[in-house]
Amino acid sequence: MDGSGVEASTTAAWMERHRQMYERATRHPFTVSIRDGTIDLSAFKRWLSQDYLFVREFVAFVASVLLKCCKQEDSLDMEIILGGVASLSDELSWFKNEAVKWDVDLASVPPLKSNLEYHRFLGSLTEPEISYAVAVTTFWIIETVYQDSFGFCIEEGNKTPPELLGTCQRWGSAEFKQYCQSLHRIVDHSLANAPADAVKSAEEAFVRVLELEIGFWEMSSSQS
Ligand SMILES: Cc1ncc(CN)c(N)n1
Repeated sequence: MDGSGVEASTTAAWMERHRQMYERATRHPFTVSIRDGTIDLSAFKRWLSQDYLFVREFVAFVASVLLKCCKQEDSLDMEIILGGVASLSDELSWFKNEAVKWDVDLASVPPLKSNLEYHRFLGSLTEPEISYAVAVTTFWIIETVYQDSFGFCIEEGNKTPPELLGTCQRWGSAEFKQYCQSLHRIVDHSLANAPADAVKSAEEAFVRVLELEIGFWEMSSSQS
């Protein structure tokens, strides 16, 4: 409880408890170098091709979240999550267009180790025994890391190269922020009604996403 007798949300407590790791995921040298204009373009291209492969895996995960949502007694969140699934079609087209622009051949790129690790994690969460609370929490924090990371690249004082502004807008826009806030409300509501073991698993998934996102930026920076 805070001073006003209002119970603080579970996610707010996690953000506090795991602040350092959240900062490492959302202020990583890779995205900070986009913001300060020192980005190594070969690293950017690596990120682009690896993220395309990531998003292809992400589609199946988000579809599984939608399915779980539809099985809830009140499926009021359905339209927000359906919008998320639909937007991934646009996102894949965006990657293909960017790849042409940057002369990256998406067809010849194998997924790197950290990407494969992330795929395995997403795959494990599509299983039917994973609760909706855990799945939707994972979805929210994955989107939020990108929103916060790329949002920072277009905040005041940025020196982001003009050719990278489109990328930063994609996840840093006010619209994407609103979408993440909607997901956040869904998560808080879902966790408030979830049993303690599901809340614990959701926190573990939250931390795991932060680790995997840090690994993804590292991989993009250095090919590890
Ligand atoms: C690795 C990663 N994390 C998050 C996102 C945002 N959907 C993404 N495209 N790629």
